[in-house]
Amino acid sequence: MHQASKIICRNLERSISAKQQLLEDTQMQQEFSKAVDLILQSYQSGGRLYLAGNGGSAADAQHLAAEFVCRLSKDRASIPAEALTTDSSILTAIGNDYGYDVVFSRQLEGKLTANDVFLGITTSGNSPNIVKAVEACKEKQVPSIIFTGHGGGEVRSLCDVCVIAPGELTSQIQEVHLVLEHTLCECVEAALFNFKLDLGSSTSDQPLSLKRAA
Ligand SMILES: O=C(CO)[C@@H](O)[C@H](O)[C@H](O)[C@H](O)COP(=O)(O)O
Ligand SMILES: [Zn+2]
Repeated sequence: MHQASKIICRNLERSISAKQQLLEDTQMQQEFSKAVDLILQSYQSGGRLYLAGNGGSAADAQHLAAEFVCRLSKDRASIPAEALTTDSSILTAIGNDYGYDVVFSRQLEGKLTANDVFLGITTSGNSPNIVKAVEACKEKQVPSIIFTGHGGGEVRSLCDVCVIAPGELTSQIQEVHLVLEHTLCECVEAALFNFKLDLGSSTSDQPLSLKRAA
């Protein structure tokens, strides 16, 4: 067997295992539902969603913002969302003049208004710029949601809603985050635009894994 075949099988197994753990974790699913509700409330009150993360999670923040602003899979009006990771002039100026730990909080200080909401994505839960972004939200009395891993890290006790993805490795945690991000957009747009959700076989409150076993 080619080395690459072995590695893809190992990685698929790890990814499935992390997702399986979330499938069985009703408490985390409830926490995720709170994140959906907070974002929905913000949009229904005329607010907007700001997102941030580092590395692969910066890409996630941009990916999700694109889906809100453009679309996920159904045609609808644009939903306002902005990733704080895209303007190289702003990022380099803040990083250079004040430090990388405030690249997101400084932007939030200037942008946040009463009905907004923030989603930070950090696999460790310890990235200082995300911690400071959450603190900036607190200052402005704007709710903050964190998608994280590894038990939640430092942000866990600071944010309003903390969705902790299972997984040992950063990459596994990010793969769970991507499912959460697509689901978040699907739930919010369905509620805002009255889309009928295709729930497949997952129509009850019972986790899919338990239904299969029954
Ligand atoms: O995408 C990956 C690894 O899969 C990396 O770029 C990763 O996102 C970076 O190391 C980040 O700096 C990690 O930050 P965080 O998730 O701990 O906040
Ligand atoms: Zn990556």
